[in-house]
Amino acid sequence: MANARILVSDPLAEEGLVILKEAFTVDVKTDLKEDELCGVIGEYDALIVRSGTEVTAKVITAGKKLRFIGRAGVGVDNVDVDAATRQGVIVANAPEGNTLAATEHTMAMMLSLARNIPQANASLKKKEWKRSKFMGVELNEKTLGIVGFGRIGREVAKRANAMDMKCVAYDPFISKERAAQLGVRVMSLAELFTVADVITVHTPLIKETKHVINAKSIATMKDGVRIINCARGGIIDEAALVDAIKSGKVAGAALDVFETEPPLESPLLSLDNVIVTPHLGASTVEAQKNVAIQVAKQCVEVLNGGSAKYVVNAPIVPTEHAEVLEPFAELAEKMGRFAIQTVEGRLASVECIYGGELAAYAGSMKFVTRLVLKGLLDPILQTPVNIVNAEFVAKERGIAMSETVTEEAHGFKNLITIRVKTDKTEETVCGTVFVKGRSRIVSVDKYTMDLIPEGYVIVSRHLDKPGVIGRASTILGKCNINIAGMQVGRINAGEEALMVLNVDSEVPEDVMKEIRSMPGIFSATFAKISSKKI
Ligand SMILES: NC(=O)c1ccc[n+]([C@@H]2O[C@H](COP(=O)([O-])OP(=O)(O)OC[C@H]3O[C@@H](n4cnc5c(N)ncnc54)[C@H](O)[C@@H]3O)[C@@H](O)[C@H]2O)c1
Ligand SMILES: O=C(O)[C@H](O)COP(=O)(O)O
Repeated sequence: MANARILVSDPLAEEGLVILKEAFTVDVKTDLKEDELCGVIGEYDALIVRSGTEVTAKVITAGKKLRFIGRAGVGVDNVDVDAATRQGVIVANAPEGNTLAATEHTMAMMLSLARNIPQANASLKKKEWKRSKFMGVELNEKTLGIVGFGRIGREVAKRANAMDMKCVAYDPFISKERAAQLGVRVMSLAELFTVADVITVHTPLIKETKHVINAKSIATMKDGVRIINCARGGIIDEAALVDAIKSGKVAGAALDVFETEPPLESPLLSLDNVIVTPHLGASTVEAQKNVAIQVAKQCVEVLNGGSAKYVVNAPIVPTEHAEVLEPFAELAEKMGRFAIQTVEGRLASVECIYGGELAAYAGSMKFVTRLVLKGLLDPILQTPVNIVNAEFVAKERGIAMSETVTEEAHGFKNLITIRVKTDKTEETVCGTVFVKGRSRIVSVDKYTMDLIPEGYVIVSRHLDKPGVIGRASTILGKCNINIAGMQVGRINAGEEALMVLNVDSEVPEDVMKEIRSMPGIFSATFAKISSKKI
């Protein structure tokens, strides 16, 4: 996409900007209000943000050309991912680049909180020498409760363990064994609240984590507990925290993130035992370089027609599966394109069955199914359909989907079967990949084929008797349409047969009509199996 334009609406490290500018035209416009962003976004193919830009549904709708939204960081709670998905816009983040920066910030906050460092620093700079006022506590042997044991939670645990703290964690998606390897005991959230001396949260802000620290949960905590939030504002109910600090139940809090940012009106700012930083968790030279490069590379890939590594609104495929599944995904999309053009009626359901060696990749086949859907829907809809919105578009149109994985491959090493039902009929197409770059459609309904899924094809159902194929060829010859290959399948001689002709050019509708009107032809359709939109 040679003329693509990218808008960067938050500060991005130079290393990322260089990558973007080498490939495309880049504008950096920061501090835009929603309306200002809506006013300009229509000109851009991609938008790169950090946490400072709210990418609302309104912005996304105004971004008529948008194909990619990149978040140079982890949290995508400032992006309306559902709106992007509906519009087929890829949303990707850079989840690994700032892990250590946020971890080290958490450790700095925890130590500062224990030893009153910010308060003591401010006091001395006011020319005071108050040693007893800033008596601290040791972290050694204290219990650290980690809520959310992902990338940052785990790195925090490693460092806290090195300081001889006892680490316990709550995360519904982590196994006890995995945590135990890091010397961390997994427990329920309720138990964690009762045993921890210090609690640090490292989850995303989602429905389940909103206000997880609230008046009720604080009441169950140890008296004098200390609380840290370097994850997302909103995980802690700030009003409840203010009350608990004022009452002395909570001895102190260290906050890098807030329910409203900047939190200039927040009562938290006037409490002595609350220490705060202005969302600095990811603000290190190293982290900013990492996330900027990660997101810029993904943006360039996507705008050049490739895929992004950390897409948050498409099925996640482990890297080792992605390479193996690539030719299957390509075949699946072509099979979808073939099926939709050769079947009659309104699409009602699609069944995808993955057989043989594909059974080993069961967890990743959703990715291939999305490409089947893309192949089926993209040729018939005005809205662009892609891997991001394919499932959404199908659901919106009431098209039922199912996906099955089986060891059975009917004599092939691998087999993709797609069964398409419409309001009028049903068609089953099977395909296989022999070696990378060599795939075939091996059957259409009950007829065996060896069809290269490429270019232009005519699919006809006809009576198996002498002269029918010859007459169809004559019509094409007369119109200067070259036949590159031919497949004929039949079950019993003299009955219905299926013919698939690979032709070198498009077949005009009047020529198709002439073929359909021939005696002995029951139906004939023309299909393009290229990956371009039809
Ligand atoms: N302050 C900053 O500048 C800064 C910098 C980086 C990351 N962050 C934020 O830190 C948070 C964690 O980042 P990460 O990179 O570790 O993410 P991650 O995805 O690696 O980890 C998040 C963990 O939370 C767990 N989780 C999900 N729902 C949960 C629930 N209901 N209860 C408990 N745990 C739950 C997940 O299973 C996962 O293990 C994110 O909110 C991110 O946006 C903030
Ligand atoms: O989720 C993140 O990556 C952090 O909150 C960092 O946000 P920032 O990019 O605005 O510093």
